[in-house]
Amino acid sequence: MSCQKNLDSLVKEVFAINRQELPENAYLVGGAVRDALLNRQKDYIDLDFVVPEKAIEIAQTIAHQYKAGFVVLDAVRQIARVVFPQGTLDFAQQEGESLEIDLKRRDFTVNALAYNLHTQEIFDPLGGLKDLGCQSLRMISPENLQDDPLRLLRAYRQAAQLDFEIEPHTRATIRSLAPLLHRVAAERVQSELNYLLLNSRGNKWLKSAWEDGLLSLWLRRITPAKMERVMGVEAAAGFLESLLPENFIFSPSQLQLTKLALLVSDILAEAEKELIDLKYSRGEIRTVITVIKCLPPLKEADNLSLREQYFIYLNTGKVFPVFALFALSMGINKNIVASLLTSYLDPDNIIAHPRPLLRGDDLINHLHLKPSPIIGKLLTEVQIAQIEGQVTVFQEAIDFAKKLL
Ligand SMILES: Nc1ccn([C@@H]2O[C@H](COP(=O)(O)OP(=O)(O)OP(=O)(O)O)[C@@H](O)[C@H]2O)c(=O)n1
Ligand SMILES: [Mg+2]
Repeated sequence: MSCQKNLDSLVKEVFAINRQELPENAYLVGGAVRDALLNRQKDYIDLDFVVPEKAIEIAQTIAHQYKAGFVVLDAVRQIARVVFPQGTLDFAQQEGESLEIDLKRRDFTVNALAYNLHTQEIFDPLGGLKDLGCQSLRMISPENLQDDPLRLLRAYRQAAQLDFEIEPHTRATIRSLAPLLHRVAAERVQSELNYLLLNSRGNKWLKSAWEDGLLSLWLRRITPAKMERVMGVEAAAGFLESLLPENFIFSPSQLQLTKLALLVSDILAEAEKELIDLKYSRGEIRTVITVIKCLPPLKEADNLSLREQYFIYLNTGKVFPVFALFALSMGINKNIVASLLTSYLDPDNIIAHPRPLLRGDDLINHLHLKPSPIIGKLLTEVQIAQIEGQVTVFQEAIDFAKKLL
């Protein structure tokens, strides 16, 4: 069976570990077994082993023997990690009296399969193989979902990742337990949510997770219209990419931040709070808030003056591509957005990438000014005059500033 071959080769070829080094009662469990059966391949591999005892010792011995890294993840529950460049091996002491009890405490049946490398047998006490065949995520029990409510959201992430369906009774249970997700540490929620935002495959499941009440605990102001805009982000990105001369492609994180900007509250202070509560980084929060703040001038104008364009580039800075995608998703005229983005991507474009004729010190020295906020205002006006073609050399810029004074 190809699954056995896949699993044996992960251990033998990917990690170059001789299976004799593993105790006879060690079982490979979780995602690796599921993925091997599905013939799914990953760049970075995490193998989870369950052993009846001495998990930390076993991990330490293997780490020592293969000169790999070693970390104790949980001394009480006896979980340790061996770190190789190509992936990690986790060894955990089985939870409960037997492997079967351990598997019964997990989230979904397809994640509760175990494989023994010595006997090359798959242990399937919960019907995981059948569900795998039907591409179905079935909970092991409602209690297990309650025990770790992150599992409620994991269902949608894994459905997206595996292209599975969530079995109807499981889905109904998740809906009824949805409020429990609030108990889960925000970092864990964010990491599941990010998968749904980063991949176009996540869209459908992001929407389902919202419909089933899992997102409104964190992003309280999502509306059907907002969700529809999110569903259109990849198409909007594709449209802009097709117009641009260079090989410009939006990165997954630019798509993710655009989607977040589309989903958060319209009230800025609330939007910021939602992102802080979800533990997004300062940089991510700044990007989202900036693009939302910069939208109003685009909404009002059919044609942007050079001055307005200058301020858009100034205020958005490096996050301009996210702003462009956000603006297009918010229904701003596609010609305006495309033309702004084209200019942004041209390093010689003087509006998007101005080359100042003057610095503050020039104004101070030539016009005998004292440092004050007026300097900044003068520099801005001189810059705009340069963009409009009113001044082109240093002396003209000085004279222009002098007139303004
Ligand atoms: N909240 C969780 C997290 C994990 N697990 C169990 O621990 C295994 C390993 O967890 P993890 O590596 O997080 O997920 P995988 O299923 O392996 O999926 P992937 O690594 O591809 O994300 C899962 O298969 C599942 O059996 C669980 O029951 N509940
Ligand atoms: Mg895993």
